[in-house]
Amino acid sequence: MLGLCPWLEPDGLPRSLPPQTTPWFHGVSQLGQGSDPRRVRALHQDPQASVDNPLLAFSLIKRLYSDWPNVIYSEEATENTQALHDGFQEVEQELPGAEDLDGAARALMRLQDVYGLSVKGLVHGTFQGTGATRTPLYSPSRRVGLSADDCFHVGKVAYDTGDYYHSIAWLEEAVGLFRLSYGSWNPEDRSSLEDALDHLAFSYFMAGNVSHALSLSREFLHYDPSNRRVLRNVVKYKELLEKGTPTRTEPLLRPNSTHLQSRDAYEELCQRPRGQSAPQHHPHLVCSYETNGSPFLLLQPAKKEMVQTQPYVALYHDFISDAEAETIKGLAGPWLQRSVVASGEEQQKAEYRISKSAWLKDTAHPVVRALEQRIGAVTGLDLRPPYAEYLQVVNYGMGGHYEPHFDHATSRKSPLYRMKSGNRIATVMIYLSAVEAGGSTAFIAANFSVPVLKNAALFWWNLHRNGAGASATLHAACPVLAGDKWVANKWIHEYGQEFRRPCSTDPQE
Ligand SMILES: O=C(O)CCC(=O)C(=O)O
Ligand SMILES: [Fe+2]
Repeated sequence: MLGLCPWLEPDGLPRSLPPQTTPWFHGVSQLGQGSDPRRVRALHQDPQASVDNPLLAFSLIKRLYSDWPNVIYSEEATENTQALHDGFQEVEQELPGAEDLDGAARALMRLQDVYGLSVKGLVHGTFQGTGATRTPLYSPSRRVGLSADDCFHVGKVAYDTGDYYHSIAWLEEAVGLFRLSYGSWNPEDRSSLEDALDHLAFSYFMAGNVSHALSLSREFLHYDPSNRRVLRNVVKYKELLEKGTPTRTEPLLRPNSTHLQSRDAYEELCQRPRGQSAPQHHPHLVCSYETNGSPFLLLQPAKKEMVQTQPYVALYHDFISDAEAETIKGLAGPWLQRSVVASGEEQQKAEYRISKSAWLKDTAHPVVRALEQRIGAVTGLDLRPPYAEYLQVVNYGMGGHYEPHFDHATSRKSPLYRMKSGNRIATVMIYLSAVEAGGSTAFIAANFSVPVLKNAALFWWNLHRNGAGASATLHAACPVLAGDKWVANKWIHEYGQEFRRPCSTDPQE
């Protein structure tokens, strides 16, 4: 029979077609002739001609009426969706969760605060300070901005904790961007202009700016006129304004963080440019090669730079090699867990210390053992158990920080005393990585900061010779503005050092 091939079904599909192997994701062009991209492009080349030419018009109408539904409701499409779901389920456990996303939003607000960054600048992908200098603190090689939905999410995290200072700043940006793109649909978005207006209006109301809350609620009703809750709010706001309730127009103050009494000094130190972070030149601040009477340092003396005398802080340049740093990071990697802080007799997670850490014994690898030996040689202190803690490797990600704290215990109940070797007499902290911006170690009470210097080790005494805590050692890890910061801490205890750092009754020493 002319024109009817015996191996074709009436629907035009070959009867003996082999079963399709299901790749993880089919391209649309594999879903049948109707969706061949070249054919589709040809149909649209000249829109006028497509309608004028009856053959093209027919093809177009057919494609829109029956080809697309065929593709969408085809078995392949269902298989694709199934494969997509299965693939997602396989990796879901590894993907960031809600806690990570909220943590990232809080990190952005922390960077905004500590580095005095303009929210508008961040949204446009720049890291511009709002302070006097206005020089960017970081200039990424590729500028990436945030979407309206991104800004909404950050604002919502602040809103949910009653922090209207931040929610207003971020939701203003969300509203602005949503207004610009109104009507264009972005499949990734979970929020809308209405959501942003709704939350921003309420934030303004809570901040005491009733008239702004009213105008935003009216704008909301323009898009969703029958929303009863917002209708009620509008009535309430109008009543308040008619009653002459004063409307506050000045911006809200930043909420107070309970842990930070010296916030301004801390932030100023974090923002200080690299060159200005060290204290003024002082005759006692010198560089020297040190062998410390140790055979380990004879061939390669330590390169010591005195950073400060009160408190005593020294920086040892090139303390470890790149290869050693990589080995230590690699050993710690699989064991990293969210860092904890001492709270009474317990250890717990805290918003003021955001990092991951792991402990490495010197038996873990010859590199760890060699490092401990070097620390012993340079400090002249006894690190044998229980006189020192294991090596703590710390990794700070985006916005990771450790707000001002002492390394030594300030209460007899501290878990640090469980080692029964006294308090932490000294800290040796090694920078295992560089960072692109931020992340300095700030000594708040002593008014100086040390920028991250890869492979260098920072040493300081936490206790005076009489055993009292040195309040001048109050220090912090400034938030990482860009990059990935790694440090290793070695905390050395009082016991075992009696003849190496003899006591004194002079409270200054
Ligand atoms: O990472 C830093 O710069 C400081 C870290 C610190 O102070 C600590 O881990 O106790
Ligand atoms: Fe510390």
